Amino acid sequence: MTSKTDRRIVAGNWKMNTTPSEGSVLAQGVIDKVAAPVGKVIFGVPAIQLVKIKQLTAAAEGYYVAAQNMHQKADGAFTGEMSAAMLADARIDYVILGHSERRQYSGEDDTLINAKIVAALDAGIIPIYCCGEKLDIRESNNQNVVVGKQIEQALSALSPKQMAKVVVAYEPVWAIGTGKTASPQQAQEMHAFIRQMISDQFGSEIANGISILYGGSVKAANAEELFGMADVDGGLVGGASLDAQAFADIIKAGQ
Ligand SMILES: O=C[C@H](O)COP(=O)(O)O
Repeated sequence: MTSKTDRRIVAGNWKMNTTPSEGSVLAQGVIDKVAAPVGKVIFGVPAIQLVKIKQLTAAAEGYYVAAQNMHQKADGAFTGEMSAAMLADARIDYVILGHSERRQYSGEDDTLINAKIVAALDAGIIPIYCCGEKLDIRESNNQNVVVGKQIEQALSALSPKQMAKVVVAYEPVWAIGTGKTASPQQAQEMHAFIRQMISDQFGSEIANGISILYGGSVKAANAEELFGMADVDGGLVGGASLDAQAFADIIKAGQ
């Protein structure tokens, strides 16, 4: 049976921050501070840094690299885009898909995100699927309806074998970059709900093996309590992943 430690992942999403020079210093700084992380640590880096950060992490056990987006088509006239095959050839391990910033600024919806998830899995890249509700939805207590629909549309067409590979990140939009964190209880409730949905659809073995990460103003000060919840397997960290010491402290939280 998969344990909570087996599911542990701390991923940093650098978003559109750090130049290639700064990114290398940041990644190396984290590796130097946490030589043998418990679970997996992922750097989600800007496209231009993928190859370099992959080389830098190659000898560092427990460290992986994620792209922040990817196109759903195999190839073609899509200027500015990057395919799953390109990521696979560069040995990139993960791709963040469905982040709320891509939903907001690039109009991505769960039908498109589903196509991207399937393309990533077909190429051997692990998708980190992001879902989460906006503030008005939380205030009207409709978060389970909205997140449930996101999960259903983006993940339900997958085979159990495909689903077993997916990482889910619950990121309440109202907590992203706002300094407002979901309480450990709010995070736990939603993570348990997501795991139950996956269990209903794909079976309990798959649901118990999947990593469900929390994202939204995770810091060293709140990571231990959040990661200590039964269904919170780690975090997808934005702002605090840009500081080597802060991110190292989050990686070590609760260990
Ligand atoms: O992908 C990461 C999330 O958007 C969280 O960002 P944040 O930690 O800056 O709130």
